[in-house]
Amino acid sequence: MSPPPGVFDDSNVVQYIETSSGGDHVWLPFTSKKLYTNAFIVSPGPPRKILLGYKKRGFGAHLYNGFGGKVEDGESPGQAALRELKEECGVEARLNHCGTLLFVTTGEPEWAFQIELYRADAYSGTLIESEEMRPEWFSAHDDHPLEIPEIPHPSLRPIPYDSMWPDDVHWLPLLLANRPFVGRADFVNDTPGKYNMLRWWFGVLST
Ligand SMILES: COc1nc(N)nc2c1ncn2[C@H]1C[C@H](O)[C@@H](COP(=O)(O)OP(=O)(O)OP(=O)(O)O)O1
Repeated sequence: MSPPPGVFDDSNVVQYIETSSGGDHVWLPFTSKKLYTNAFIVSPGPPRKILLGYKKRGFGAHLYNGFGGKVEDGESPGQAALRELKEECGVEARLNHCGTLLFVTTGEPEWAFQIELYRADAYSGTLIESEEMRPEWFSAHDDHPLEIPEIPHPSLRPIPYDSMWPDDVHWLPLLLANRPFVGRADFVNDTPGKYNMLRWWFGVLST
């Protein structure tokens, strides 16, 4: 499948390898993008582990995710990622950009979420639970969860893909493998609070 509209518009990347795709719905139209961030801390260990946050309120409530939010006026995505990480779990980190994702939902034909993803191997400060997020460490195996069942570390739960956005299982393994990635997922929101993927495409980059 060729990459979906919107994914390579602002990029000079010339080579990519598709890693997963699916769904047969037409790609949803959108006219503008709203910038968001999402940041993950992956501690090399041992045990290798990833920090996720349980979202207590707002969009994506009751799901685990990285730490992030809207890029405010006058901020770069990198600045917003640092601010959101600090606000949502109290820590600072040297974040590296690792991916860009586009999410479009039926009923929101005007705009798409463009999410800039970041990763860090270490952090400074003390982890705190904020009004928005409750941080929690999970086991971060190198194995691809779609191919090899995860063997949980005795003291850490496996990544809770069943309690995450349905797109995450397609790209979080790429973030864990340190492969720069792009992708898009289109969703239908026909039940309050429930988003199902209509069509998706993810790939890794080689520049
Ligand atoms: C639709 O699929 C998504 N998957 C994943 N993994 N993450 C997503 C998806 N859609 C949105 N997100 C991320 C992007 C952001 O990190 C958060 C949403 O940010 P939020 O609405 O919490 O933004 P804030 O600026 O913090 O908002 P408030 O301060 O107004 O609550 O989810």
